[in-house]
Amino acid sequence: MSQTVPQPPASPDSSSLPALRVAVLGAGTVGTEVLRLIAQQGDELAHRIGARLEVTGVAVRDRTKDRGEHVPAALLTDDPSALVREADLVIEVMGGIEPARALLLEAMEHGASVVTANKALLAQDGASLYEAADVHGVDLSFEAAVAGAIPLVRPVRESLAGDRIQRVMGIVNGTTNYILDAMTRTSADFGDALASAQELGYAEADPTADVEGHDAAAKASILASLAFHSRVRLADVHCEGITSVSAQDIAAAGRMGRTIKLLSIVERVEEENGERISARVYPALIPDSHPLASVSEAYNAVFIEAEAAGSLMFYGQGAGGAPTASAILGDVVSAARSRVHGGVGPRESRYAELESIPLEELRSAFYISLTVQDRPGVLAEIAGTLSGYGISISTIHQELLHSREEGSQALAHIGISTHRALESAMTASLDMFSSTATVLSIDSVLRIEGD
Ligand SMILES: NC(=O)C1=CN([C@@H]2O[C@H](COP(=O)(O)OP(=O)(O)OC[C@H]3O[C@@H](n4cnc5c(N)ncnc54)[C@H](O)[C@@H]3O)[C@@H](O)[C@H]2O)C=CC1
Ligand SMILES: N[C@@H](CC=O)C(=O)O
Ligand code: NA
Repeated sequence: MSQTVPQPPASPDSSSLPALRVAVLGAGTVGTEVLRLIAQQGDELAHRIGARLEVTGVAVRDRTKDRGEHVPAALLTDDPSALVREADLVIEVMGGIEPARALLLEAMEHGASVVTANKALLAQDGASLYEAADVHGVDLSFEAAVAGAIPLVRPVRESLAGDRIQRVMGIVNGTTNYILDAMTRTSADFGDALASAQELGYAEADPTADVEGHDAAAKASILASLAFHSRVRLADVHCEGITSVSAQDIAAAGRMGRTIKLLSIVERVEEENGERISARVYPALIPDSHPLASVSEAYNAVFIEAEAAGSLMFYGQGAGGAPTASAILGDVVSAARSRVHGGVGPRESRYAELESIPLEELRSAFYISLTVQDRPGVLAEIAGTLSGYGISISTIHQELLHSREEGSQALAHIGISTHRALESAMTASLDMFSSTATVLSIDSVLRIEGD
């Protein structure tokens, strides 16, 4: 018996709708997916917007390279400047600071709204982009710049604009989460895991930005600026990456019932004379039972605490071509609707201008690991140094590395977790350890979060 397979209804023809000229800058991992979605969903998008998205050109470096069926060679150009001057909407997915910045400014000057995924540029010079959008009355949207497909920029910028956000904490870099997850679950080598994240299209063109935490710091600066209605500069974000996280750290975390994740944290710090804000990125040990501990591969997850809303949780694909293109298309539809129906999206809100608190004034719980001489009194000496700076120990794990033999001293490895202490106190203790013969090396210093 033959069965009729139900077919999706054909999208209504949109050819009678007016056209909006769309310029696409860059046709790499994200750009090709943006073009695929526009090609495959063109009619539906047109009806949602009330106008067709007509791609007038795609700026690339190499016009001879084949980029698949959705990037027709006829649209490729190596003159991005001419392209943006004639556009209603510009989608910037080329990355980097220049020429992206100059092209976006030129586009806005000529009346185009812009959609960008470029967190590095927004964190470095969001001010001039916001200013240009304001002066020229166009939209500047960047949902894809933070946590890929996850709607996060819009909730912070718009849905929570009536609330008071206290804290945003989460995993906002897919590449490093992919690497740490592979190192934790399959004992993968750092370099192999990074190569595979690059192959999957998660990493930045220069993956140093991912592994050194700069990408997560750029996202933290964007989130903090939006959440606290201030301009939080990239330089205000304390940034540590994952390059020094070792297999030993991951094993030690496991013994303690914890997982290492690269966290971005932005929060208000209430003080006697008012409040300041803290923005920081570092790898931290979180309890295995914490919801962020089970975020795997290139997924991202973010918690927001707001005064009236309480706790909110956002989860999804934080990197990759199609997920990022989804966020871009959301912005494109929104900016295109503004064109069709009039009006512009939200402007920059930075009336608060809150100051940033230096890291050394914050309090954190720590995990430190040291290679020490194995002799009586060493533990007491280390505990004494820590307590001298007001740091109290929560757990100690000691392991003999090798026993005393002819011509060599006995060495032990000590892993210490502490209660919350001032960052400056930990820095002073570590300086003290560096200057004693008892401690041969400081192997790791990681924060403990999420308890
Ligand atoms: N790949 C991802 O998962 C995500 C990427 N992003 C951001 O999206 C942007 C693009 O990322 P990808 O597509 O992954 O990068 P990609 O390196 O795969 O693609 C960039 C494209 O832009 C072109 N390009 C670069 N400079 C150019 C220039 N001066 N003139 C003409 N073309 C130029 C390159 O040739 C390449 O085709 C970046 O800002 C990145 O930070 C944001 C979220 C996720
Ligand atoms: N390189 C970034 C891409 C998305 O923003 C990441 O790994 O998260
Ligand atoms: Na997003």
